[in-house]
Amino acid sequence: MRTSIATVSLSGSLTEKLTAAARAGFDGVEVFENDLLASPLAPEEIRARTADLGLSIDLYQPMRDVEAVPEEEFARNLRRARHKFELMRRLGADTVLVCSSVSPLAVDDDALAADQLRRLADVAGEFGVRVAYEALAWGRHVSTYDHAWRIVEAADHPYLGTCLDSFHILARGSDPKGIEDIPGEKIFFLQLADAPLMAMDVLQWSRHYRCFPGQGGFDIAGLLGHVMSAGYRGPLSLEVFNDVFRQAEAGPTAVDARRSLLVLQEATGLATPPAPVVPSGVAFAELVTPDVAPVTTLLGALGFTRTARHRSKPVDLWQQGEARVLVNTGPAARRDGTALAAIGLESPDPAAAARRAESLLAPVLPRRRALEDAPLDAVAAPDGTELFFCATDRPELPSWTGDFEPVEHQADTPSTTRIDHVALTQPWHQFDEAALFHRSVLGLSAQDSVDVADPYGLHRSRAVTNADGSVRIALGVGPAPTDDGARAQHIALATDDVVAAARRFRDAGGRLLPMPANYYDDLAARHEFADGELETYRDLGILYDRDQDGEFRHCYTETVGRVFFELVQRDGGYRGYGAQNAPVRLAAQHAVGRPGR
Ligand SMILES: O=C(O)c1ccc(O)c(O)c1
Ligand SMILES: [Mg+2]
Repeated sequence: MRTSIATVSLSGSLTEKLTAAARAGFDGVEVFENDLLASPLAPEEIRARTADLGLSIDLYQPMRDVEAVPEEEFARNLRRARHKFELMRRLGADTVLVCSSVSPLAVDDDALAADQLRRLADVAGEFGVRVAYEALAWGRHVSTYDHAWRIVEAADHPYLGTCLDSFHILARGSDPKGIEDIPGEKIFFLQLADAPLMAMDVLQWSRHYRCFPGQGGFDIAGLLGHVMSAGYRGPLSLEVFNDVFRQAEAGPTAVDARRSLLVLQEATGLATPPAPVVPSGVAFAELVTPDVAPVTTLLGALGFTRTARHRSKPVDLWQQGEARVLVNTGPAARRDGTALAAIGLESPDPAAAARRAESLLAPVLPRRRALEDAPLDAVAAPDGTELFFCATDRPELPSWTGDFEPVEHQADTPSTTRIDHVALTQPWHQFDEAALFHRSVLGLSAQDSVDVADPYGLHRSRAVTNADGSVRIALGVGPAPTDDGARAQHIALATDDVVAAARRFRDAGGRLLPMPANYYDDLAARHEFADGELETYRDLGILYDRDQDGEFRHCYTETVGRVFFELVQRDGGYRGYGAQNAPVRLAAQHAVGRPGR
C-alpha cells in the first residue's frame, strides 16, 4: 500500500520535511497549512518539488470550524473554502481534511452539519476536490468517528467522505469494529498515530504525545485490520504531533516513521518482510579505546584474560567464562574515546538476520571490514552502536573467532560466567525509536518502560530481551553520569556469587562504586538479612532488590570513558534490573570525583 506522512510529523522547513519523507521512502505527504504558509515557495514550486522527489500530495489540511454554523457564518466559510480549493488546484492536491468544529458558534444539529457539508462538497466538486470529514476527539458536537460518518452518510455527496484518525478513535475509547460498517470508498483518508496510554486531556495528549505506531499503547494493527476489512485502499498516512519529533532531525525521524509503518503492515498481513531471526546470545561486546591501559586493567581485575589477538587489526579478545570483550585500539577509538562500539549477537542465521534488518531500513555496514576477515553481517542501531550477527565456533558457518590468533595465557577460574545485559544510553530524542528498532529488527520483546529519579533529571529505561533472557539490552535515556557528559554505557556480567566476584575485583586493585550508608539503613528496614550480610554489602557497595520471583544483588565498577561494568547475581526468577536502586546508583556515579555533591 502507498505510505504517506503529514508534514507536521517532521522537523524543519517544508523543503526539509519533503526531502526527509522522500529519502525515507514515503510515497506521499499530507501538507499542513502552516508549513505551506511559512514556506517561501509558491504552491506551483511546492508541487514541482514534491513531484521531483517522487512524492504525491495526498492531503491538504486542515480546514476548521466549517459546519453546523449560522448561515451568514457558513457563507464566509464557503468563501474561505473556495480560496483553499483554488490553492489546492495549484498544489495538485485533490483531498482536503475538514475537522469537526470546535467553534462556539457551532450548534448541535446533525441535519444542519450534513446540509452544510453537502454544500461544501458541491463547491469542492467544481474544483475536483474531495472533502474528508474527521471527528476531532475534542470536537464541540462531533467527537467520535461513527458520529462523523452518520453526518457524511446523511449528506450523501460523492465529493464528501470521512477521514479516520486512529488517535481520535482510540483516545476516545471508541470500538473500532464499527469501522467495518462504513463502505470502504467513503473512507477518503486514514491517519495513523499511536500514543502512550496516559490519563490526560485528549487535546493536550494529541498535540504533544502522539507517536508512531508500535511506540505507544494503542492497538493500531487491530484498527487497521478493521479499516482494511471495510475496503479502504487509500494511503496509510502517519499524522504525529510530538514535541520531540518537532525538534529532532527530520531525516532519522522519517526513517523511524517508515519503519513503524513497515512493522504495522507486517502485523496486519499487508507486507511480508523477511521474518525476524531472534538472537540466541551475546557473542561479544566491543570496546573501542584510545587509552588501552585503564581498560585492560579494569578487565584484568574483573577476571578477564586476554586470549587472542586479531590477525590484522589492533583488536584483542578478552574472555572470562562465556563472556567475551573485544578491545579495539584502531582508528574508531581515536574518534570517540573509550566507548562500547559494537555488540556481537549470536544468530541462528546471520545472513537472514541481516536481510530482516535491511528490509526494516537498518543501515547495513560493510560485510568485510578487511579483505582477510571472515564476512560478518552488521547493521547500525539508531544510537550508532554496531550490531553484528555472528556465529561463534559453529561448524556450519564461518566463525568470527577465526579472525583471531590465540595468544599464550594462563587459565584462570572465572568469577563471572557471561554477559547478563548491555545497557546503552540513547540520545534524548531517540528513545522510542530505539525500542521499536530493537523489537522489530531483532525480534526482541520490549518490557515496560520504567522512570527513575536521577539527581539531575529523569532516567527512563526499557529493556528488550529474547525469550530465555540470554540477550538483554537495557535502553536508557537521561542525564549522563560520566565525567565529560557523554552518554554512559555499561556491560553487566553475571555471577553466581557477587560477594566473591566483588572481593576478587577489589583485591585485584579494582575500584567499586561506593554507596551511601543511608541506603543500607533503608535496606535493613525493608528486608531481613543474615548476620553480617548487610555489612558485607555496605563494604562492597552491593545493592539489593527482590521481586515476586527472586532476588538481585549487584554492584558497579568505576567508569572509564563512557563505560563501566556491573556485577549481577540473579537468584530465583528475578527478571528486572534493580530499577529500585537506580536513583542511588546514579547519584553515586554523579558524585564520583566531586566530593561535596
Ligand atoms: O490537533 C488538531 O487540531 C488536529 C488537526 C488535524 C488533524 O487531522 C488532527 O488529527 C488534529
Ligand atoms: Mg487527524
